Amino acid sequence: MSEIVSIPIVKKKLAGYVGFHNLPNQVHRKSVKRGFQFTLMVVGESGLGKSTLVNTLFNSSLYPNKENKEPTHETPKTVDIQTISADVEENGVKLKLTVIDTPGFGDFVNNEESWRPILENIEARYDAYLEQENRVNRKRIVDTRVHACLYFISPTGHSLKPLDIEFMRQLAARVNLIPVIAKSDTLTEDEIKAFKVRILEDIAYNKIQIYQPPIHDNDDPETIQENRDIISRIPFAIVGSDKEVEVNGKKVRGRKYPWGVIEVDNEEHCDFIKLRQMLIRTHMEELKEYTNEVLYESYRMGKLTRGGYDVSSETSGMNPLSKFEEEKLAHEQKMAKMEAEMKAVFQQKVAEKENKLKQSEEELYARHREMKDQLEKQRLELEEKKRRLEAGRPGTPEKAKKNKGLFK
Ligand SMILES: Nc1nc2c(ncn2[C@@H]2O[C@H](COP(=O)(O)OP(=O)(O)OP(=O)(O)O)[C@@H](O)[C@H]2O)c(=O)[nH]1
Repeated sequence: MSEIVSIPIVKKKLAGYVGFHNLPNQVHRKSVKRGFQFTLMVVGESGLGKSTLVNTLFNSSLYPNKENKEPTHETPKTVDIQTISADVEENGVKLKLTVIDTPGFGDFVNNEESWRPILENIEARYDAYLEQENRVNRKRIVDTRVHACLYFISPTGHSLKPLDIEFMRQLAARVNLIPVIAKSDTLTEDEIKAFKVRILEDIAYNKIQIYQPPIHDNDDPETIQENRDIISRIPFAIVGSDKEVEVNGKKVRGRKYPWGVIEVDNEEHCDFIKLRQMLIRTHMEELKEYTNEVLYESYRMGKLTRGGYDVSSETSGMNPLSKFEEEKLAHEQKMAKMEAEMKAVFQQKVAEKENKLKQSEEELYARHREMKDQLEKQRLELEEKKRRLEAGRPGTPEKAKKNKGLFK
């Protein structure tokens, strides 16, 4: 057996170039080559500008242009979850973007459980990941987990609706929740300020965990300031538009009103830039990491300690070992029951066969007796015949002798 030798760690200064300082870059280059991947979910009532914002964020028509579509609330829509995937590229960096759209909720007469299909969709993606992790071959795990969820708040200017609170409460433990005030161009600057305060109060009061860039003391001051700026804008008041309008002879993305133009890419006009900065430029990897290390991990742990069962099921809280013992016992009982049933059927069949054999035997005996009787009858008849012949013809004694031997 080989002995374990402890080798002291020596700290050395390198005399010349070795090259491993490039390791972070290597990882980076590998990722650049492989491309990045991000899954974004948009949740909110129908017509709040979800598709328009996704188009605006990624500066491409991921959705067919819906700009001319006016929101209608006449026909109630079902929660129909759509997934759109696109490969986008910027300066040679590839991003596989998946957007999950959840149109139409809030349109029902009874909206009580309309968050459920959305939560189930998020959890099904965790389940798919968990299933791949448990496979023997885990080389190519496809990550379809939701990394961020933009929650669109209707620009009422009042406070969160009970349905918003319920939705956010349900989703917050499973996904990085990013609240946004939709169509903020329909509110004045003061209205937005007051609305933001009330929304944050509602979120705090209902203990809803929303995503915020973390502030680490050891980050450089610039990053800390950037993150503070982003946090101060939450919930982001956004304006979406994939149309260009003219401002002072220059084409900009925005929305035109008789009193002026609201520019999408102008920090003075809305928080779109800050949202995009957080989501794409600075915190995409952080959002993915948090999804993997905190949200998914907590889902996974919960699932394993519950033995893969639903929280609401009777077996919840049971540890996997006792669950296994219980299943083993149930299986053994089932086998014993099957064995007893088979034994009973076998015995019944044997009894039937025995009965049949007994019957056949009796029949054979009866036939045997009948044949014996018949033969006896024939013998008696022949004896009688012989006696009569002998009595009627007193012939030669030799002949009589012969005949006597024949019918003995
Ligand atoms: N005023 C204003 N209108 C917007 C904004 N964003 C989108 N719209 C308009 O709102 C309407 C609905 O936008 P969509 O992007 O289709 O909304 P949606 O939430 O995806 O709608 P569903 O797919 O039905 O759920 C369109 O007419 C858009 O032009 C915005 O920021 N401000």
